[in-house]
Amino acid sequence: MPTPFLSVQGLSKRFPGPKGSDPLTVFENVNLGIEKGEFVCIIGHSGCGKSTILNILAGLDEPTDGAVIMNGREVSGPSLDRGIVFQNYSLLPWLSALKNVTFAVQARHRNWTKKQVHDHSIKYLEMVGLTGGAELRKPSQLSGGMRQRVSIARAFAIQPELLLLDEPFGALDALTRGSIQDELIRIWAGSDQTVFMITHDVDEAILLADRILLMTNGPYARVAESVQVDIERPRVRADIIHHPDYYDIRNHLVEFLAKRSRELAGKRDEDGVSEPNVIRFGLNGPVANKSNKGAGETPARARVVNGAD
Ligand SMILES: Nc1ncnc2c1ncn2[C@@H]1O[C@H](COP(=O)(O)OP(=O)(O)OP(=O)(O)O)[C@@H](O)[C@H]1O
Repeated sequence: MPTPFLSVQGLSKRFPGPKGSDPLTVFENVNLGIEKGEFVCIIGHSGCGKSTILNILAGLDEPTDGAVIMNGREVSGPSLDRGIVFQNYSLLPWLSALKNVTFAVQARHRNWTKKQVHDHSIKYLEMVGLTGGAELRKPSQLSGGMRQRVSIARAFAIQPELLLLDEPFGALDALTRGSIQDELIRIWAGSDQTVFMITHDVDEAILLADRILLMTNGPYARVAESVQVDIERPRVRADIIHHPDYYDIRNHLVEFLAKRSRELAGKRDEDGVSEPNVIRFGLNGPVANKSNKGAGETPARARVVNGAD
């Protein structure tokens, strides 16, 4: 089988314990592949290691064991091929929104003229609806939603092959969140970029993702399942809930978070493979790729469980 665009191989992370106590094994032997252009979300309870995985993919942290291979090359250290958006914007506070973007674009395209850098940056700020003077304001003069738009514009403007999003909408109100989700999906759909996004919101994951990775609780967390979201695009927020698979997928995710993430915690895959079990939904309900695991564990159709995570 050809190697996927992004290949996570035998990834483990241990942190030293405080004052000589046992080290903390956050996750162990994580294996997964992501294809070029895929939009993948990862969900799991707080502390299972999602951000640690994202930081390793970004090259900002190193695994204790294993490797991340992107485009056939091992990831080591940060690169402009990987753009990152954090929940807390991470903008340079002394620069205007525009300059926050031009700064990154200039670093990416060192031989571009000032005009090229400016026009390219404005194009991406326009895409996220930040023009008409707002682009000249500093982060402290912008709302949270506007700051997050700048972060997204900056990340997309450097046209990274891989976009890493760590709960990018976590701090936003529902309305702003919805409009930025729509912008994100529009920009992604018009590119060949690959997205890896952490979220705690199952509805957001179903709206955005091609595939949702589910992590068990830590320590010794693992990516237990890969749930395929085969709902056709473009997906419209108001309509997607009427799709025949929507609540089956949603129930599966909620049930995992409420129950199985805990039950599976610290347990190896029954087959000893340590690769996520692939779950697909269709007219006949969920089908798992290995021994039909998971099929009998899914809640009844249209039963919605609220309040997980
Ligand atoms: N530098 C560090 N030193 C020691 N322990 C760490 C360090 N960074 C993270 N951890 C621990 O690793 C575990 C995983 O942390 P991580 O931030 O990756 O989890 P997460 O799934 O992203 O959580 P959340 O959803 O709350 O952001 C946690 O128990 C955390 O305390």
